[in-house]
Amino acid sequence: MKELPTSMSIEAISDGYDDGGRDQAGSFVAYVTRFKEVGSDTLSQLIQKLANSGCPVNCIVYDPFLPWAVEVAKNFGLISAAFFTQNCAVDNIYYHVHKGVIKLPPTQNDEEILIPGFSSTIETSDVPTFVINPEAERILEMLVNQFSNLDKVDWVLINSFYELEKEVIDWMSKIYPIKTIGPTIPSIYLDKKLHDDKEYGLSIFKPMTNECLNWLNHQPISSVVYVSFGSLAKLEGDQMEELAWGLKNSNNNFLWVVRSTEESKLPNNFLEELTIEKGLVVSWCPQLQVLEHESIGCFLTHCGWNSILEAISLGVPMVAMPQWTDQPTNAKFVKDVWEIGVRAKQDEKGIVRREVIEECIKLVMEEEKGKLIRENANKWKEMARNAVDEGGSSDKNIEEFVSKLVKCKSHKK
Ligand SMILES: O=c1ccn([C@@H]2O[C@H](COP(=O)(O)OP(=O)(O)O[C@H]3O[C@H](CO)[C@@H](O)[C@H](O)[C@H]3O)[C@@H](O)[C@H]2O)c(=O)[nH]1
Repeated sequence: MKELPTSMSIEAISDGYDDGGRDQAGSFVAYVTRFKEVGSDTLSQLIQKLANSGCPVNCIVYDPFLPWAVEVAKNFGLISAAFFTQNCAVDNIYYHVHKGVIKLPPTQNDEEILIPGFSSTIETSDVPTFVINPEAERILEMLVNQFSNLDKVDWVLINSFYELEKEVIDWMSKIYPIKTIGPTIPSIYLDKKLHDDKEYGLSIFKPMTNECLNWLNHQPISSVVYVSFGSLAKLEGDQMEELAWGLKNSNNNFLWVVRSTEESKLPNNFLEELTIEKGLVVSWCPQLQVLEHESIGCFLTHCGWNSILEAISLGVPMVAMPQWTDQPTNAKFVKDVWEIGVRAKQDEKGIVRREVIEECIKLVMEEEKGKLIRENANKWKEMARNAVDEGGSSDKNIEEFVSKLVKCKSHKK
């Protein structure tokens, strides 16, 4: 195999608020409008600069939150590819909001909605929260606008894999040139073809790697509950308290990521009374290394899409505790479609109680049903690996994408 470059160059474009930051915009609409204007200009300048430097661009892969990037690509005659970082099921729901097929907001009376692309109805509590919550109008607008000019793109890349979402991918592929290319996690955790590809190469917070791995090395096989709510979710104080006691009462050892901004919500004396044998609370961890560790028995997760793909790739069963955005939909698939986890249900006040958390953890870690979930998790792990391995569905899609770029490059010469 030809040696691949071990690094890539990064260049910046401007959102129009380089000096004062986004807060200067005053409103979300003002921010998005200026970003479109200045972003398009600065991206065009960058393309020009790279062309002059002898290293011309031939394709723009863009986040569909910035749909104007397609126009820039078209102006320069470049290939454009929208890269969706959420799964196809979630994208399909936003597509149908965009098309007006899902009427907003679905009311309590519409307990179940039938969405084209899904074989069965989906409960309103399973659709992304921005679709349900009328106060999130602006965010929903941005999510729905991902489709505003998607008919102009050459490719739609999705961080998922065909086998995982066959039905909805087949359905959406009739509308858009969809290529699933995931899971986009470092090779060493999947097909192991690229030995240097061990990490994403960036981390939002500093991971407490030694503390975590040393602690995990002292735990029995499949005995630890790993708990994380990703980089954004903020739990209510009550929820944090219920989670803390649920974990403690489950009698399983746990590794819990509590970001420093969340730490003050832990119950009084929780950290002081926690013995190191029982649990470790850290502000951030090397999640892939943790999920890969043989001591991990299950992952209590907020169901962010990256966390789910990582858990699938490493065969870790889940307790789903979705908070907002796409997470309820992801949780629905984890429990009912892929059958690789259970869902900890909220009560009427929106809180998951300690008894529920304890029960879910015990179910996955100790009960007969947990064994089945574990078997399914291993099955999906295999499928994820096959998808990115040579000749697998994602591998073929990437090959096809790259071969078109190469063709386009030789054409231009
Ligand atoms: O201690 C930790 C905790 C997390 N991670 C990593 O952080 C990422 C977290 O990503 P994700 O699980 O997707 O959660 P969020 O950071 O919350 O992601 C946001 O973006 C996702 C993709 O659009 C959505 O699916 C989520 O709902 C949304 O909250 C993953 O790669 C983890 O490996 C660590 O490295 N260390």
